[in-house]
Amino acid sequence: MAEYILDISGLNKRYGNIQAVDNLELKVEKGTVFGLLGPNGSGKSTTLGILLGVVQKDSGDFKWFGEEPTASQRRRLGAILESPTFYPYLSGIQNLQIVCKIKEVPESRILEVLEQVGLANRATSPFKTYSLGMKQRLAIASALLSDPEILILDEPTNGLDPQGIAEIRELILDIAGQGKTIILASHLLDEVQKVCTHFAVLKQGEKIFHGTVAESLMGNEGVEVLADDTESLRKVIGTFPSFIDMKLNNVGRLEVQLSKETAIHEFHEYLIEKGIVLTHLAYINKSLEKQFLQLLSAKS
Ligand SMILES: Nc1ncnc2c1ncn2[C@@H]1O[C@H](COP(=O)(O)OP(=O)(O)OP(=O)(O)O)[C@@H](O)[C@H]1O
Repeated sequence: MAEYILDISGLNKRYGNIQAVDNLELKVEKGTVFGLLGPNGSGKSTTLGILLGVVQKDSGDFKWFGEEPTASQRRRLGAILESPTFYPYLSGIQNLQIVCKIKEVPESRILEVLEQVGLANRATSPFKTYSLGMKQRLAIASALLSDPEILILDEPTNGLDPQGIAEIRELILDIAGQGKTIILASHLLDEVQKVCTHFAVLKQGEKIFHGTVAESLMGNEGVEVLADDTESLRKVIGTFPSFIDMKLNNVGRLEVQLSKETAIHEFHEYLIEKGIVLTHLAYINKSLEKQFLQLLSAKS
């Protein structure tokens, strides 16, 4: 049976006339990378704030490790809610020494966590010389100092360039590989698609979807084709019996939607019979983006 590390029921938070969290029900399984996905203002940060005891809930309950929240339990959680403040002139090590004192964690952990986040070679450089990605990795190192069972991250790749995003993604997967549960809030579908195992979608504080990433990505969205003569290709595709729709994409290929039961080899054979030779044929993989946008518009 699944072991739930977090169980939220009927959680509510209102700011004036804004319902930031609306009767939220959510369970997170141990060992998963859980993405809390939603557009700006959908209540992700407020939810994480409540779960970490820094925002007061109006009503509802949540349990960490199957128990009512307590201060000692919170020590089992490592979190970065907003960019932590580090001292710019102090090195990575010196900054983490301060965190160790505050968290009452032995300093012997420092080199271990710096190694883990790939900052060991810059451990003695002043924080102000770090790139944005390195600063974020130091923040994650800081959250890992107490060796928490759960790591909670709010928009961990915000403001980073593609390389920085990829580094953080690798790091999250690496930490998850060590058996830790990770809960991350994000408005980036790609991020959730690439690192999360499970996700929930929030809209105006309300949960509108909850499921696994693998199931959401199952199947395909159609095929992408290319031939030397695009106009003839278009005409012939339009006569294929299970044709639904097609459009030219940004790289000049035709994206074709066929009815679900269509076998792609039949489609290909049909084109050959009609004298069309394809120079490219590929499945279009499902993305969370399309489904996310459909979910959001369906519930508006
Ligand atoms: N302290 C506050 N006072 C008043 N309104 C607030 C406060 N904090 C959040 N809100 C409002 O509550 C709603 C949810 O905000 P929240 O920051 O939780 O969303 P979010 O999904 O994390 O958004 P973002 O991705 O922009 O951080 C928003 O409408 C926001 O304006």
